[in-house]
Amino acid sequence: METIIRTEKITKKFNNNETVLKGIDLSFYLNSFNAIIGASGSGKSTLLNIIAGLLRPTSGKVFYQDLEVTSFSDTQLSKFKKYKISTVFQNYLLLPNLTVAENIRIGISESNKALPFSEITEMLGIDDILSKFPSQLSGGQQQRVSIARAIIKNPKILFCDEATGALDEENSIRVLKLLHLIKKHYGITIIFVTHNLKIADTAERIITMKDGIVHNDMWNENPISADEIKWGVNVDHSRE
Ligand SMILES: Nc1ncnc2c1ncn2[C@@H]1O[C@H](COP(=O)(O)OP(=O)(O)OP(=O)(O)O)[C@@H](O)[C@H]1O
Repeated sequence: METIIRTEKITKKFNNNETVLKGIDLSFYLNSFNAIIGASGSGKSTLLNIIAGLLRPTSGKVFYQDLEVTSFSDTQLSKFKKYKISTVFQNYLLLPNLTVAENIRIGISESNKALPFSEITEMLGIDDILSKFPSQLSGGQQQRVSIARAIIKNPKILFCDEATGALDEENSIRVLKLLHLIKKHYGITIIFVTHNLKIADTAERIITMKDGIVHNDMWNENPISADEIKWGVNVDHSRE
């Protein structure tokens, strides 16, 4: 398995002196679907943001292939964020004054090898809403547009932080199925932070954070398909 990105002894302390990450060593492999779970406050989003180059660690290193991201200059870091990775968050972050098509084209402008526009919009089921504005769309549609914008630039890694967090079950499943399809079709490595253990069960690897450390890291021998998710009453890990 080829490593695409890895961390070495990552720590993070915020101004209030709380040590949120206490030495994280993780390697992520090319073309893999990884879920990061754990109770609220365990450090999942902080870790994701550090690996994605959105936040600097207090100590430790992040390597993208053989390049040390944590020693990049601001220019190198912005190139890394522009060309190598993409992010999808719970709030879709679409530009309200641009149409769906224009929002997606922002992704193309961040790429020198964009994927075919109509292939992506058809795959995500948004080819019939291209001239609409975000305010005219449902949450599920907006999230599919934000995924289209994120992947059309053909990133090596897609970071998702609670990407289905604001969606109902039907739309969560649809988005999740699309993310698995994208991984398979384009070989994009997916790192997905979630509270939802059912969603994590579809991943090939499940990493559990607890109090700033990796509490468990396991390969999921029998990932379930998104179609098979049985939504239970309590899928919120934060309450455990
Ligand atoms: N910018 C910040 N300044 C100060 N403390 C922060 C900051 N960001 C996060 N924290 C703290 O770091 C800890 C971990 O936060 P983080 O968001 O990484 O956890 P999480 O596991 O993703 O939680 P959740 O599932 O609720 O999103 C929390 O105690 C949080 O209050």
